[in-house]
Amino acid sequence: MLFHVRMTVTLPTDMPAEQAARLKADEKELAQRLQREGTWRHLWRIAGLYANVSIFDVADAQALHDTLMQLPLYPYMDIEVMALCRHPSSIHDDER
Ligand SMILES: O=C(O)CC1=CCC(=O)O1
Repeated sequence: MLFHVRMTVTLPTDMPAEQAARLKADEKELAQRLQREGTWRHLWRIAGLYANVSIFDVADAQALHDTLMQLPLYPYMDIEVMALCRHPSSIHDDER
């Protein structure tokens, strides 16, 4: 099942730089693993914002929830989710 997810990150202004750098490095490592595994299908920066638009391919809403809650930056994210389904005019057959 595909989900469109928008994540907006707000780190506390008083967070030490080393802690922020560690969180971002841990986030990157997990995000890249999930991309290699096919769970995190697309990851796009929203220009001008500390935010991204992503497409996740997971079994169901519970699996998406569990995945998002694992993200190291999760406590600092505002997350919006839209469930997606196949468009009848799509020419792509790899969309579920
Ligand atoms: O920078 C972001 O938008 C948050 C994030 C998601 C995956 C990642 O590596 O950073």
